[in-house]
Amino acid sequence: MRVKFSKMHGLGNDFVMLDGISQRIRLSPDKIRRIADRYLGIGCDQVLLVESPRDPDADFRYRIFNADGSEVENCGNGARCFARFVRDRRLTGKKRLKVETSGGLLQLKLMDGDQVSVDMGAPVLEPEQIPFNADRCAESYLLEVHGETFTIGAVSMGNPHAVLLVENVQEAPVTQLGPLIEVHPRFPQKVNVGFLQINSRSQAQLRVFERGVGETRACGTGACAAMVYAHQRGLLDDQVGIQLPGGNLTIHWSGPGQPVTMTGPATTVFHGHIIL
Ligand SMILES: N[C@H](CCC[C@H](N)C(=O)O)C(=O)O
Repeated sequence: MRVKFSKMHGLGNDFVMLDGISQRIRLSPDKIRRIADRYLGIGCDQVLLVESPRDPDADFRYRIFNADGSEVENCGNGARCFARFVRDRRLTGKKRLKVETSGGLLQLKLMDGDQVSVDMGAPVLEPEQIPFNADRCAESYLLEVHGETFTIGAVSMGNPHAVLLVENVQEAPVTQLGPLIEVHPRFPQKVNVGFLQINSRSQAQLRVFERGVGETRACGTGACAAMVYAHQRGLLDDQVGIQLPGGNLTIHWSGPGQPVTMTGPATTVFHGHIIL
């Protein structure tokens, strides 16, 4: 099967975008892994498949697959690239879009230049909905990892995130600790792991070891989850700049029950065909 694709990224978190509306596309975990393979395929962190919506309120549905072939609930950087992709492929003329994901309905706004703003919905803090095994809902939790105890936040943005505060994000044990927490038994669906260095009440730096991928250059849902955790602890204001290795996201959240808004770029790199 010969399939058209677009290669895109959000701050270096890179994607293969597939239009499953104009093309008949059948994916499997093996096909996803091959597309994502940086030697045997195109290479990407996630594969994003655009489909017609099931929800009558939505303009589109988009499905998110990590490089390991797993299908997941949400992808912040991917949502911005999705909006740019459907607009550039003339699948819509709208600047405001509602898109259905398995993690819920997102509202997107295409802005001037390469910027896209996404209403990511309200964060979920109830442990069993994250899911995270804990006796009760708390601002932070103690997590034992191979005999060492860490303080973490646990937040879902449709997908699960653990967040650790660090003094120096450049020196954080992302590659050592990230994979251990990713598969920690208290996270029954595994977890994305964020390392957050707070520089002021309106600026922080973040690195993320992503579930199903490894460390990425940026993670949109990770930036939202990290901001929510630090905001809950009274460490960040309602509007912050989160600096990731690939660039900066602006996150806004005014408190429990309110939606998190994320604004950042979406970049198209090239178009092509792949034989699946
Ligand atoms: N690895 C994530 C999905 C992609 C999230 C990230 N790329 C983003 O921009 O939010 C997970 O397994 O939940």
